[in-house]
Amino acid sequence: MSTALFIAIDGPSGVGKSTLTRALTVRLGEEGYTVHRTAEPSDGPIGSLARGMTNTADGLTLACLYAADRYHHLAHEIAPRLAAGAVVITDRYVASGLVMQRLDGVDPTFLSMLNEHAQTPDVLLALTADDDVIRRRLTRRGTHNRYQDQHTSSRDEATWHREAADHLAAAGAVVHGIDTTHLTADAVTALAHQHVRDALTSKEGQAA
Ligand SMILES: Nc1ncnc2c1ncn2[C@@H]1O[C@H](COP(=O)(O)OP(=O)(O)O)[C@@H](O)[C@H]1O
Ligand SMILES: Cc1cn([C@H]2C[C@H](O)[C@@H](COP(=O)(O)OP(=O)(O)O)O2)c(=O)[nH]c1=O
Repeated sequence: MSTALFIAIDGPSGVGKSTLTRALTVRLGEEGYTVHRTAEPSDGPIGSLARGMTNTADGLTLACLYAADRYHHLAHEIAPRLAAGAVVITDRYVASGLVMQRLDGVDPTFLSMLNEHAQTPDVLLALTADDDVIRRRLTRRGTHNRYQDQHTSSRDEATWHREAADHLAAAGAVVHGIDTTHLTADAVTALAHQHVRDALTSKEGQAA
């Protein structure tokens, strides 16, 4: 089936974004949709650079690098797939750009401006979980970089993700907050899948 839909999955490190992105991709694929799974930082040259510098560069440098990666990712990977009628699911997108470098002290107005021209996703699945649950999940999985090690920043990260979700809702995204604290990964997938099916049905209705 070819119904273009742009889905962003965002939220704090360890909340379950990658797990959900993978599961949703499988489930929609089984239903016959053409699905493209991707993530930010992207696998492209700017994304690789940003990932490699996350532990060493200052916030302003990272904000610009991650925003540049986002625009490149959109132009070279996301937009062409949407134009071909695919469902595109990205693990992290603008919300991460508005939140993560704020943890490094970058002015949120500057971050909004940097991300202003990034296409708004049709659907944002904004994952949340209680702080202690996120810590446990990160410990079990293992951390990869300094943000995931900073226990003191996780409350700010959660609060700023809520603000970022409001920002994207105002820009036209359909936002679904999913509190994963007491949900298994399968239950999170089932909820997210229902939201995505609703969005696909609405798009298919508009196209008919
Ligand atoms: N709903 C859930 N309940 C319990 N554990 C989960 C849930 N979702 C993900 N996990 C586990 O938590 C850890 C972090 O999940 P991950 O998807 O890597 O998070 P993120 O991509 O948001 O950093 C992984 O070990 C994963 O298996
Ligand atoms: C997209 C994006 C990611 N990042 C960082 C946050 C993460 O620490 C890292 C991605 O690492 P990754 O291991 O993919 O994510 P997670 O923490 O969700 O498991 O990139 C930014 O700092 N700014 C951004 O705009």
